[in-house]
Amino acid sequence: MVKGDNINDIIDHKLFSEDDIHEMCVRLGAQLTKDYAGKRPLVVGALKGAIYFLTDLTRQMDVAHQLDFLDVSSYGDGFESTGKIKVVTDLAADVKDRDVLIIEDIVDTGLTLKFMKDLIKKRGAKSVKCCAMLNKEARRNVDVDVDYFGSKVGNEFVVGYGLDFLNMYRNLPYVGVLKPEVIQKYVNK
Ligand SMILES: O=P(O)(O)OC[C@H]1O[C@H](OP(=O)(O)OP(=O)(O)O)[C@H](O)[C@@H]1O
Ligand code: HPA
Ligand SMILES: [Mg+2]
Repeated sequence: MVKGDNINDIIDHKLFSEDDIHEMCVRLGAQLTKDYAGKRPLVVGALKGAIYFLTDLTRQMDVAHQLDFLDVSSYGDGFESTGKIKVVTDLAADVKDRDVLIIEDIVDTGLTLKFMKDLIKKRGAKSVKCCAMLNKEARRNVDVDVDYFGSKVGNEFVVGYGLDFLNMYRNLPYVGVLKPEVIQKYVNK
């Protein structure tokens, strides 16, 4: 087996436990329940990273809503944004006149969120907001509002609970920081 294939071996330290994430979902779910009461929002999961957070968060929202997914990618398989965003798989729904709530695992440079918000606004949505699990504010290089978030996070590369490295490790039930040697093993190869 290749070193790094066992997910229990790749984490340097845990940042957010399963309980921490559950608390975020309960708190944000209660807020969204209030703010979206009677609006029947279109909840848009940003594939692929948001899926774990989305399924737990929406189950804490006592609000009738519809669900759709948008796959835009900028990181490819790497861990630095390419800066070039493209739609990999578009929404199925028409967003015109809808209150749209984008769910993200993390907002980092902000490029992905800005791209998605601009696209959805351009298509005539009534409102477009975002709820992200993590907000890596220090890395922001475009001006975009993260309307709701679970926690701020520092400038370190995190994995788990949807967040990937090379499209791996999303299934860790918590969020942690990768061991430097795992990154070294793949970078510049
Ligand atoms: O704020 P940014 O610098 O744009 O980075 C944040 C975005 O990058 C990651 O997605 P990625 O494009 O890697 O695709 P994925 O969700 O499939 O992992 C993450 O899930 C966010 O969507
Ligand atoms: O810290 C991160 N981890 C995983 N994916 C990401 N995409 C942007 N930032 C990150
Ligand atoms: Mg993503």
